[in-house]
Amino acid sequence: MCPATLLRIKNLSVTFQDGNGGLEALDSVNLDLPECRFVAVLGPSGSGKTTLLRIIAGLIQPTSGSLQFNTPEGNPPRIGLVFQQANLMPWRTAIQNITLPLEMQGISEKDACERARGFIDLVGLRGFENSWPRNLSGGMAQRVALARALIQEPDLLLLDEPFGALDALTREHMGAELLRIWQARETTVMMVTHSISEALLLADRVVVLSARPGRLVRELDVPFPRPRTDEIRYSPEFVALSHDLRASIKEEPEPIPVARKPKK
Ligand SMILES: Nc1ncnc2c1ncn2[C@@H]1O[C@H](COP(=O)(O)OP(=O)(O)OP(=O)(O)O)[C@@H](O)[C@H]1O
Repeated sequence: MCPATLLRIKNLSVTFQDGNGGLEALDSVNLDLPECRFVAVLGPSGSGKTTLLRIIAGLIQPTSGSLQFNTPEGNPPRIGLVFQQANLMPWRTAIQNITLPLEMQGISEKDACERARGFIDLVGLRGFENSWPRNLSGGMAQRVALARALIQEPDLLLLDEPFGALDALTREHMGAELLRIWQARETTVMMVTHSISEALLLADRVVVLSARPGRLVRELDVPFPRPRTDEIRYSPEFVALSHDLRASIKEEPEPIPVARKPKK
């Protein structure tokens, strides 16, 4: 069952203390994350997309504002994270990387391996369980990272440019794979991407942040029915929405810090 809202973000602002009077990264962001939905976050470089994800993951504290998770019995949310780099442990095989979070929870290696089998199948890694990270392609390493996040049965899966380091064709393929996996798991997903077409192809809702300090400037419910295939990229509606979103993302360069005269 999917209640309406998994996470309500209210008036979220973040200022980093950088020794120059503070750097405002996010300004008064209000956002609802609907449960079981796929939300993509777009915005110019430096608009605070990663900062937003890190706050939701509990890795940093906001300067002001609040986050309210709607989890069963008010339990702390389980959050899975996948970054641009897979960050695998090079001394552990693919399956040992996937089981790591369970082992850290005290689950025996045998039980963890049994649970991992289903996720290995889900992400398409059967036959590569015992491969070392150095022998995996970038796409396969990201599959391991996805399985490692999913095995924790997260309430929310946060993806920060998960395919940004892959070549264009592998990236497209991984996008389709992610759709398949998401549909199979019914997990709530929030994904940061620089790719407008990736956002439109994958997400139910696209949110756009302004140039720094990031403010929410656009929320778009993607109108394309599911299941979606790559073909929708070529439809006039897709092309029109891509142009429309591009106009919302004004790439403004970050202000160059003014050199201050040394005090005498
Ligand atoms: N720990 C930190 N301390 C100081 N400033 C930070 C810190 N983390 C991020 N920033 C600054 O906050 C702003 C937002 O950064 P963030 O990485 O969230 O943007 P982004 O939209 O994800 O950028 P990109 O698309 O380039 O990855 C940037 O100006 C960045 O330099």
